[in-house]
Amino acid sequence: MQAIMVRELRRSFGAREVLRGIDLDVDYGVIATLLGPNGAGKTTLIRILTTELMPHGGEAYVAGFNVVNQASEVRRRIAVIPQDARPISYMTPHEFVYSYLLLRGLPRNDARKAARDSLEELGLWDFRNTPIYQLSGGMTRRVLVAAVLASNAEVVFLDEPTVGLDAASRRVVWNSLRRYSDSGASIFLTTHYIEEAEQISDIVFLIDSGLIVSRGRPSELVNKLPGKYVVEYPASAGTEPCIRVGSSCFSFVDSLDEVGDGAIRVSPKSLEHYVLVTIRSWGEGNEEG
Ligand SMILES: Nc1ncnc2c1ncn2[C@@H]1O[C@H](COP(=O)(O)OP(=O)(O)OP(=O)(O)O)[C@@H](O)[C@H]1O
Repeated sequence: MQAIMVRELRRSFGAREVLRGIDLDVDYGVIATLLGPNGAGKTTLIRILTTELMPHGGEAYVAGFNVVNQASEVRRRIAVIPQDARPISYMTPHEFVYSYLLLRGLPRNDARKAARDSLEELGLWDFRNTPIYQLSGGMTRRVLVAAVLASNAEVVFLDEPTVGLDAASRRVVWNSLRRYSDSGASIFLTTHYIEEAEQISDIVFLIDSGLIVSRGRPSELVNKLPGKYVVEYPASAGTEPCIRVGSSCFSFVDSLDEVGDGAIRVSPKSLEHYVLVTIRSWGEGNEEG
């Protein structure tokens, strides 16, 4: 059985079809990342998978249960951080995580231990008794991560879990996500940080205008690009062959001897280049694709 199985999933808002037939599978024990430009349909997909929104077509199963007609079974097995979620600000991190676990049905002693372990892991133990409204934005976000990762949910959904976190905090969260998935659970997250997706994902799904346009391990996707290096020129340079991405164009070369005059940047090829070449509208800074 898979942690997540989605077939031909569709959803519209008014006349606009936002999900146009999504297919994806996520195994247990992995971190899966949904990457895509603003408005691609990421949050809509997460809202359907977490039983918050009804699909208009197709099927989705989470932890083996149908998200429409077995929604309560799904809810029992998942933990979610929705986009823009905030913990209750007058509580302390300890009160928030502990009460979240009690609400999920953990016995008191288990909840106390899990809350402590998770707050320690996310670097929040020293602040456990500080009201959340006195914490920084990044620490507040980590309180939410501490709560869901203290749960024993089989599938965890995180809509942009690391927004606003500094580089060190982001790494703390990455390590916690990895530990959680290593225990056999699955993590399904969205992010705008392509470098983050490359670092932490076992599998990446690229979504554009409501369709999955590419999927694979980050290294597999990067290896679909030719050459070893990416040379970036101004779009006006007219260098051939060159793939236009926004105001730049990218040339893929095997050797630095091939770098022509006017190059603005040379770097090893990466997931970012794959994504920009695959979803050109991202490079245009185009919100709605
Ligand atoms: N409740 C709603 N009513 C009407 N339109 C909606 C609603 N929710 C989402 N949409 C539209 O559906 C499209 C996809 O939105 P969604 O939030 O899923 O995108 P996203 O990929 O998560 O974007 P972002 O990266 O900006 O968070 C957008 O055009 C959005 O305006």
